[in-house]
Amino acid sequence: MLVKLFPITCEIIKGEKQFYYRSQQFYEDVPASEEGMLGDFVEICNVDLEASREFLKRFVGPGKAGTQCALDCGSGIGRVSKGVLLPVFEKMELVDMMEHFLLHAHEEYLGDDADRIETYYCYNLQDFTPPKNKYDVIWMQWVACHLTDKDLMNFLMRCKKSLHPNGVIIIKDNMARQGCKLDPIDSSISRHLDIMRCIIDKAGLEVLAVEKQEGFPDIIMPVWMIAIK
Ligand SMILES: C[S@@+](CC[C@H](N)C(=O)[O-])C[C@H]1O[C@@H](n2cnc3c(N)ncnc32)[C@H](O)[C@@H]1O
Repeated sequence: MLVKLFPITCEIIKGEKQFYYRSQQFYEDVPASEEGMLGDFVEICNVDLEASREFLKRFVGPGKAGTQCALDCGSGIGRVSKGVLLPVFEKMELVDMMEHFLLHAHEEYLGDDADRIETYYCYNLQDFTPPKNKYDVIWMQWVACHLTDKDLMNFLMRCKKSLHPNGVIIIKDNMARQGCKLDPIDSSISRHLDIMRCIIDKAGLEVLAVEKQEGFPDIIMPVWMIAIK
């Protein structure tokens, strides 16, 4: 009997190495700018950041997550760090696989706020183990889609160990209207919300809240925010 633990992406991706290689190649040519981070939909930037700030507020404060330190995963140039996280957290860390994005964040994009970035990790998330018991919030925006189901599940398990008590993980990503959808250009996979829930559950975590991003143009795939503890 053949039992596959992660049948959906197994079948769609057809070769993990190629999947990761293609996204590496794709981002090498992406400019270190807001346009680059948003795939030319730069007009959605403010609506996106505003909804994220509102969503984050629900999980931070007395009796909830603290405000000492956050981790921005797949941070790119630090667009989310700058617009959502740095106004709330004292210190931050960024992790992204592309060095030119992190350099731009540090040298230009984050301005004086760069002084509050403790560490920039130039790592693939699938190979990255965040430090233990360190973060109040771990933010993953438009990067869960670049991991296979198995790597995402394992990464979430490692994130769990790196959260403070009351800490939360927030995933914000494109969610397929049904099943899984592979974009072969940037090697990203959009999953239906139920598939995301299943991966989160397998990682031993619990969904605290989900919210759909409103105000994006109809041609963009639905984007959801998921808070996890
Ligand atoms: C669409 S951009 C989003 C950037 C940022 N989160 C934002 O919302 O502005 C995706 C980012 O994920 C990074 N990325 C893609 N795959 C990754 C991986 N396997 N490990 C680490 N970073 C990855 C890319 O380098 C890029 O900076």
